[in-house]
Amino acid sequence: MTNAEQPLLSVAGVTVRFGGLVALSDVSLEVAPRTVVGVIGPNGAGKTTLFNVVCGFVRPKQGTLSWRGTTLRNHRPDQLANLGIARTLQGLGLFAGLSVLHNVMAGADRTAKSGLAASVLGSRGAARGERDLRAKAMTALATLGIADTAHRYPGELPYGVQKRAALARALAAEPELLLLDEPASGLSEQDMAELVTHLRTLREDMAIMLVEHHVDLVMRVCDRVVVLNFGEVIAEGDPAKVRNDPLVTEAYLGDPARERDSA
Ligand SMILES: Nc1ncnc2c1ncn2[C@@H]1O[C@H](COP(=O)(O)OP(=O)(O)OP(=O)(O)O)[C@@H](O)[C@H]1O
Repeated sequence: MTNAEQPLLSVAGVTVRFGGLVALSDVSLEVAPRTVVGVIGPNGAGKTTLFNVVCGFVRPKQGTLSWRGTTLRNHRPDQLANLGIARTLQGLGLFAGLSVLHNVMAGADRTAKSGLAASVLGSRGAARGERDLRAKAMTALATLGIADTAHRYPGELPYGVQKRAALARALAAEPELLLLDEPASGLSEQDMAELVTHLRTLREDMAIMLVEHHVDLVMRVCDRVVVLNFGEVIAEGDPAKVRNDPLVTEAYLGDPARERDSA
């Protein structure tokens, strides 16, 4: 296998138990560079648990995670940025008292000389670090079409724009892998259509793994789709293959998420 083909992220045989409940059972998946992988499944299927395992919030009982071929042992969420992984969570997590620009700058400091480093470097180094951060943050905002909100405060903006600011904050770290937990939740149809366009653009520069209730969005943007049901992978492949899989149809029958999706 050449380096170009090596997956960035590998999840192999991951099992998670909460007491007697098996939330994930022998789950494996890979995310290759510049591909979008979607994880779907009915309510309680294990999507959030899988996301939390990848982020380091939940430790698997069995199985391994690898990043660029190296096993991750007991990694923590605060180590993701240094690996080149950024994430957005279900909540927005924006600081209400900071402008959108400063919120996004807070996400960019993996790559810039800021904070403690800046104070060690002295004021010229700090100024340069600050300029770098600001430039990265403005680039991320412009990529998502919201550069004009840089000096506004999150609370002044519609939910869809706040959600984009949260995504910009993850992008400002210039990740190789972007992890998105329910990026479409709470978005209008218009916002969702724009999200599809943005994800397709981002895919030119990074890999994306997203966990999402909106099956339609996943089918539109993902190269590969992994379907969980009761903690097990019941289908995997490109969207056309997964869409026509009878096991997937069966798993979704009567699931409220499906009805929300098609509403
Ligand atoms: N911390 C926990 N303690 C106990 N059980 C948990 C915990 N977290 C999740 N579970 C259980 O594990 C199973 C998988 O939950 P998970 O939240 O990962 O599913 P999901 O696919 O994200 O669901 P939803 O679509 O409803 O968000 C569910 O049965 C859930 O009740």
